[in-house]
Amino acid sequence: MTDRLSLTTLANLPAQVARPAVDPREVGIGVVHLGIGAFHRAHQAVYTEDAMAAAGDTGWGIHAVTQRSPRVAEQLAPQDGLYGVLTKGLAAGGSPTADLRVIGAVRDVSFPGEQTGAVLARMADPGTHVATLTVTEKGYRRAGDHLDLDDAGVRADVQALADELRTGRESDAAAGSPIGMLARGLARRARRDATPMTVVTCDNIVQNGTMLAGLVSELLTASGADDVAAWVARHVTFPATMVDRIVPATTDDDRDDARSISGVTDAGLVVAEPFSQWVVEDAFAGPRPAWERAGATITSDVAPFEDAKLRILNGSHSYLAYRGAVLGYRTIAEAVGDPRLRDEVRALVDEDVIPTLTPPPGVDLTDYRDAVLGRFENPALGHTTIQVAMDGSQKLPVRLLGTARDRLAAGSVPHRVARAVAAWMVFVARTADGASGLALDDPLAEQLQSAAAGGGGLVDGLLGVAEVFPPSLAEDERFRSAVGQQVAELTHG
Ligand SMILES: NC(=O)c1ccc[n+]([C@@H]2O[C@H](COP(=O)([O-])OP(=O)(O)OC[C@H]3O[C@@H](n4cnc5c(N)ncnc54)[C@H](O)[C@@H]3O)[C@@H](O)[C@H]2O)c1
Ligand SMILES: O=P(O)(O)OC[C@@H](O)[C@@H](O)[C@H](O)[C@H](O)CO
Repeated sequence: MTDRLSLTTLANLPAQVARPAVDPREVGIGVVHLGIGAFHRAHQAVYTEDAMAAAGDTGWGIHAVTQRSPRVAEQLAPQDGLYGVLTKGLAAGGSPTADLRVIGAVRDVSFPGEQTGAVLARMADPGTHVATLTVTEKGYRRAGDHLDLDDAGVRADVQALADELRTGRESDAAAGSPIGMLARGLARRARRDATPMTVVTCDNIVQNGTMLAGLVSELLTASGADDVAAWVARHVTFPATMVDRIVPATTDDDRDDARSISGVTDAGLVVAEPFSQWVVEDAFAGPRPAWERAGATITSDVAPFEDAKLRILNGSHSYLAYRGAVLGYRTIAEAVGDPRLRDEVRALVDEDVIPTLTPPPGVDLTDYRDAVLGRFENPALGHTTIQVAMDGSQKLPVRLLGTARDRLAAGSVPHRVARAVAAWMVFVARTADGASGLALDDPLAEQLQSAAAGGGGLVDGLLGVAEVFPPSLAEDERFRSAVGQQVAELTHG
């Protein structure tokens, strides 16, 4: 039995393990993060730690919040919040590299089920200036472009806030949703010091800042907290962001690899590729970590970066995931290694995606495409097709359907996007077939499977799911027939 990573064992780690860039004991908390999954630990937490080190300002430690389970809190508590980031890459000759670094920026972790009060207090604390989020696409609990006020968790948060207003007493009832936690924290902040705050969503969603501001406002209005909504509109900003680093779910093999380097057990380990990028809109309500000192780009216009990333990288990722999973490829690296799939992805990007994009400053989009495909080839990451395929109902609109809409508006039939949508449909159909071994992990799984198996056929059935396909797209004959043709090719071709 090896020792566990902690502040005590940190000093004894071998020299090749990089220590936290700042002394965790000296770090104060300035950030609340909702949704401490793998990505936050390998991305924003790393930028934040590096920013503290570069600026000599240790006030930006993170109070992180798990969402659906206490697992990450339980993993990090015995480790004093420390965890490793194992960066897996390839050396020039193609041999695998693995660099281990310990991060100390996460100073507290709470599970809302039991510690909502502590999180709300942190959000109201005038020493907290920034909240960040990575709660996945489905975590925003949207119905179309709006907050799903029928969602049970959202309803519980609306009720808790309405009760506070009615009784004048603060409620620490367990938060039912990330938006509810955020809105209730902002309401408490508005009532106390009313210090401005910046809320940065780091999920892969189009115009993510504007989207989040809208959802928070809707929750406040539904609770009757119009005064808080007005305060938020004046004193809280929601910058748009583009986030990029491939961070697969950690496996036991990864934990073994890290243990063989460090000699200690790390239950909170995350694995990532060497590449990392963060573009944040320059729209801060108050103080913030000097993220640009850690390599982030702070800019007035995130949209070109965001569109290019979501449509080229994430669109291609989803394509490889659906096609690859159905063809029996376990990982994205295996799928992109199939010359046929690689050509199909290049055609998707060249023929349909790039014509819809404005290149970000200094970026050549075909170079970007090649760099992305090169990153997908990294065999050491083990990013599974089934993980990327998860939640297609939430991802398609972000990654593929915007491209389809823009191509149709320009008078072109997006055959390549139609093929990607068809690949998803065939994947959904295959998951209903017990023999395929594929499972559908999607918040709309039941609805999708019954639509796919309905009398109208796979294409009409799934195009009829309005939560995924807006009527303007679903009823476009050019798109319908292109998707139908591609489903036929993928099924019988
Ligand atoms: N992993 C990556 O490569 C990567 C890269 C860029 C962006 N992102 C963004 O980060 C998100 C999270 O990725 P991750 O790798 O950390 O995933 P993860 O599964 O490790 O963590 C997801 C987090 O979201 C929470 N969550 C999931 N479903 C929820 C729901 N319905 N309601 C509330 N909370 C919910 C989980 O509890 C967890 O805290 C992605 O969905 C994406 O938007 C990830
Ligand atoms: O994390 P998800 O499930 O939203 O999407 C899976 C991947 O496409 C995604 O995480 C990419 O790895 C990431 O967006 C790269 O920056």
